[in-house]
Amino acid sequence: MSAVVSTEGVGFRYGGVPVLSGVTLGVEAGSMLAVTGPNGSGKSTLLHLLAGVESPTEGRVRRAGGARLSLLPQRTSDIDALPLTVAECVRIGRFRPLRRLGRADRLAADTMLDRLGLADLAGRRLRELSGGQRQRTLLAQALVQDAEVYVLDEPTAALDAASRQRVHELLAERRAAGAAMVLASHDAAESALADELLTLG
Ligand SMILES: Nc1ncnc2c1ncn2[C@@H]1O[C@H](COP(=O)(O)OP(=O)(O)OP(=O)(O)O)[C@@H](O)[C@H]1O
Repeated sequence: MSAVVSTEGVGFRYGGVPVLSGVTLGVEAGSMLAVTGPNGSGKSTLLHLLAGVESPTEGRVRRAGGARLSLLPQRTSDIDALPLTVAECVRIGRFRPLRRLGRADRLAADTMLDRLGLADLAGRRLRELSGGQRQRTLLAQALVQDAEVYVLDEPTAALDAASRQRVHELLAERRAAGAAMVLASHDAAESALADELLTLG
């Protein structure tokens, strides 16, 4: 089977400073790659390259034609300044250009709120959430998207054990439905869920 997302000899520099070099990987439909490594080893940078947020300074990143990608970034403090509720933030995951949200989109968003234990917080503003509630909201926005590839940067870092379990169940369902997954993680138990491990640094 061919990879949904892959890199070939990828390198990246911030200014002149090398952060990544010679990274070659491929993730097939229904499989998961865990990216590990110490702080500053380039995990977030690699995920940004896969998502097209940054372009490599060497090598190439490829995505299968038409494959939609959903990204959960790690640094998202800017979003707190927006006057959004939890429910609105999750529905944004279903937005498509020039198309209104339909019944199926609302249902998907409501189901995701429920699955991540957010239903009671649906009307709350983002800035009024705890760290774990906020993380679950952003995860819900990422996982409610209809994508072939999910790129998740430390998805459960701020979560308690029960929430982490719920997220892992959702990831397993997306994989079983054929999605490719890449996740950055510091947690050995979480990385063990993956088919492949890439250790940076
Ligand atoms: N915008 C930037 N400008 C310059 N250097 C940066 C920038 N963003 C990250 N870096 C540097 O690039 C390196 C890799 O950072 P990155 O965030 O990818 O690491 P990480 O493995 O995800 O770390 P963590 O485990 O702390 O999340 C670090 O040395 C960091 O200081």
